[in-house]
Amino acid sequence: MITIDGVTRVRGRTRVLHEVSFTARPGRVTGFLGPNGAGKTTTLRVLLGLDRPQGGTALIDGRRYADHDRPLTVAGALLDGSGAHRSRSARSHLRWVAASNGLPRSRVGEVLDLVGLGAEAGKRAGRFSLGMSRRLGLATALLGDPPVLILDEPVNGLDPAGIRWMRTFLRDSAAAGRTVLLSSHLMGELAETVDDVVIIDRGRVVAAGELAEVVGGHATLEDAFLAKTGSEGVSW
Ligand SMILES: Nc1ncnc2c1ncn2[C@@H]1O[C@H](COP(=O)(O)OP(=O)(O)OP(=O)(O)O)[C@@H](O)[C@H]1O
Repeated sequence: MITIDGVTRVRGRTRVLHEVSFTARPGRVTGFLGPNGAGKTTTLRVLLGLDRPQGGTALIDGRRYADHDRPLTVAGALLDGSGAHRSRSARSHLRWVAASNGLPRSRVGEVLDLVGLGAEAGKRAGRFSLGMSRRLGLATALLGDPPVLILDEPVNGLDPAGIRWMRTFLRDSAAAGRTVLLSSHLMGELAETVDDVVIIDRGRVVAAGELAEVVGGHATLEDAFLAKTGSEGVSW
């Protein structure tokens, strides 16, 4: 369970998050949606302890991420890139992360299979396509078998097959009971994947709830967003 309560983040003179509050629940995929620059990445960075808020709390299972004894077993995150050094193979990267977090080496083969990279385990990360890099990042996030997954723009840049694979993976993760929180500026792509939606615009949450509730009487999620924010011509 993810609980974000009144998070405010100021950068220089700009308030980039204004008392952001929402929850993401187990067994559900929650889409954190909004245009470029709305504050999605900043919120996820606060949640992972990479950015310090000026106010409010962002908790995973009741504690800040960094306050958990073994964070990788509580939440797995996929932010920019796979995190692997270009010259390392997928397998050696995962072994290194496992060893440095006290996780069993046997888990490396399991996560490679889970993301469909078993046959590419010996290949250097620098030679991976974007889709493969994304899968390696996911494999890393899954090493600790965490009940919570936090993903920043997981489908951005993927081809249709990659998007379909990611969609199925995220749905299966929620069906297995995980809490899945993902950000995206691609509302159309996500409408088929998410159960719950949180829409953020210029640092403020403008809508939150079950997908059907947020779409309401509008034809699409994007129409609902435009109606709620009154913005036209936003850069998606
Ligand atoms: N390192 C930084 N220094 C100063 N301002 C920043 C920094 N990173 C982000 N911002 C500003 O904070 C605001 C929120 O940015 P953020 O990256 O969280 O948005 P986002 O919703 O993730 O956007 P995108 O979809 O483009 O990734 C933006 O106005 C951005 O310009």
